Amino acid sequence: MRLVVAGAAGRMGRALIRAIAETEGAELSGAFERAGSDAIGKDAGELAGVGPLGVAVTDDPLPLVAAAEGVIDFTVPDATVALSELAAQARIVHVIGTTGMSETNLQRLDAAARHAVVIRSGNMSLGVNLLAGLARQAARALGPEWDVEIVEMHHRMKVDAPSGTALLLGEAVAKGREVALAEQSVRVRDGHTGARVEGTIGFATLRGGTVVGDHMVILAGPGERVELGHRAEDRMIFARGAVKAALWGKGAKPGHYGMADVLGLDRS
Ligand SMILES: NC(=O)C1=CN([C@@H]2O[C@H](COP(=O)(O)OP(=O)(O)OC[C@H]3O[C@@H](n4cnc5c(N)ncnc54)[C@H](OP(=O)(O)O)[C@@H]3O)[C@@H](O)[C@H]2O)C=CC1
Ligand SMILES: O=C(O)C1=N[C@H](C(=O)O)C[C@H](O)C1
Repeated sequence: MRLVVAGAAGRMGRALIRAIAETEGAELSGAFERAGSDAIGKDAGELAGVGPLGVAVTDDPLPLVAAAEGVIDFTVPDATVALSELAAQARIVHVIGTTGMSETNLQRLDAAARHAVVIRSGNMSLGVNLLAGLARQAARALGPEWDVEIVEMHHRMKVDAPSGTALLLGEAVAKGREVALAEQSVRVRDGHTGARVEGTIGFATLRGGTVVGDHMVILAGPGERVELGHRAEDRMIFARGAVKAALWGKGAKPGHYGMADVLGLDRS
């Protein structure tokens, strides 16, 4: 499968180039970056530390997308939305790891998914997608009298909060309780907040150092706590998940999919 990497010089862009290089059936056909990036003109393989691949980084996605079967995109929301329109025109697979999307951004991705195979997830690792299923089951079994708090920690360079994974886990808890996350989430606490409101789903964000990504779902009941967690140790878990998603998407009909579809996990 001919794949293009968006944001090729980023932390995830480089991991994606490595993951494509090691995956049978996947081939790097193009790589691009933001206009003005120092990476323009460099060999994508050298940038990623796998040796020359004969693919120079450019700043124009259009010809790359036109000649590819899929594009893998871990960039920023505005770039992802613009790229989704190109992927829709070319009717190819668009794997999206970018987090921090607004409701308007998501509506534009839904529009693109009428023509492209869009596979989007706040976390492409097997472990987190398994954890989401466990969190959903625990929330369903324990009920709203058990308070749910979702705690995440990431490296100091992360720009969005709560993380895409924390929101994915919040959605899983909300699904288990059959409520809408938007109506129950408490994303910030400061000052005299009053007592906790039953049924709310709280989020806490920590940032520092080089932490790849830690997530904990805490269910706190009377006199006991259940803690379900995941620690990412290497970005390659996300990159390998994204390449797997692209290969899965090659045979799929246009639509907006998630990693549960790719991994064949129970969504009930
Ligand atoms: N779903 C998942 O499993 C995971 C998701 N993520 C998400 O992926 C995203 C990227 O993370 P990370 O790699 O750490 O971030 P980085 O900042 O390291 O990488 C993003 C890259 O995208 C580039 N970029 C910005 N605008 C454009 C554009 N218009 N066209 C092409 N490239 C562009 C940036 O260039 P420049 O720096 O020059 O602006 C940068 O090189 C984040 O939203 C993060 O939360 C991360 C890990 C896993
Ligand atoms: O920005 C990151 O680094 C990560 N972002 C994703 C998120 O927002 O959850 C996934 C992972 O935790 C790393």
